[in-house]
Amino acid sequence: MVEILSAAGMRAREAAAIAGGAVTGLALMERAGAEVVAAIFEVWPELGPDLARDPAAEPRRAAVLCGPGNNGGDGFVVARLLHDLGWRVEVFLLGDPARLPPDARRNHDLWAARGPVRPYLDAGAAGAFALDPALWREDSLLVDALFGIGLTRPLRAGLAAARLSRDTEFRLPQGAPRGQVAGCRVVAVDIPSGLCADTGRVLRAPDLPTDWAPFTADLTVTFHAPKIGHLTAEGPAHCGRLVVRPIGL
Ligand SMILES: NC(=O)C1=CN([C@@H]2O[C@H](COP(=O)(O)OP(=O)(O)OC[C@H]3O[C@@H](n4cnc5c(N)ncnc54)[C@H](O)[C@@H]3O)[C@@H](O)[C@H]2O)[C@H](O)CC1
Ligand SMILES: [K+]
Repeated sequence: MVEILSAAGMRAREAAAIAGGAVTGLALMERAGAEVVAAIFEVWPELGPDLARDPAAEPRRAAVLCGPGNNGGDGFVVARLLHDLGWRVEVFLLGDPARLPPDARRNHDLWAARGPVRPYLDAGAAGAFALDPALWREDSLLVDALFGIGLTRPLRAGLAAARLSRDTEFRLPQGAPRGQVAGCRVVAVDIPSGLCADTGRVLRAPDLPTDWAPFTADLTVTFHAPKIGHLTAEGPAHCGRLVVRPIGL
């Protein structure tokens, strides 16, 4: 029987493992990030680790969108691992690094030793992400690590949310393969950002345009067990292929 968890149920599992001394939060985050990367190469073997590729070939590109919590922390791990495999990675942070939780901050700093952390709000304007489809081939990745199971409040129409909807506006014309944003493949870390992990509903505040939607991911990588929100309401439509990976809980 497949176990399906609520956000609280997942937190309880993580807290029990950490409290019991079996593992640290930082180790869980590292495992989560590593499992996202492993799942990417398992689902898309053609993107296989670049170290084996022709060094003269144009490196593969990834844009990683990190949010203000530990979902963002997972994103920093994914960015570091792809970079260390030879990918050209750009990282955008929604929020203030100084306010990141400790494990996410640690992974922010490990990434920052490898490359810049750019303000997410510049993402849509910087031209380096989504705005110039020519920069993004179908073997490029967009990693959504903005919000995970900790999205507790409806998303407001703050610039950040609007930027997220702008990014979704840059999807290829109708009929393009699912999740194609400016030619790249979308990977959601844990759950597409904006979805409630307990209901599968999009958490929109009244001032957020009703047509705002989370990314339609090509691949969603979640940890330990599927969450209710992956399987209900708007969850399935946004998750794309759902892969559940163990993180040793
Ligand atoms: N040990 C662990 O907990 C592990 C967690 N993993 C990953 O962490 C996330 C859960 O992280 P958490 O910090 O609890 O929450 P999120 O990162 O999902 O986001 C919460 C973050 O966002 C803020 N927030 C909530 N609602 C809103 C809103 N409407 N507008 C703006 N900001 C909002 C909130 O204040 C927090 O700052 C989990 O999904 C995993 O990806 C690891 O994978 C394993 C270890
Ligand atoms: K996410």
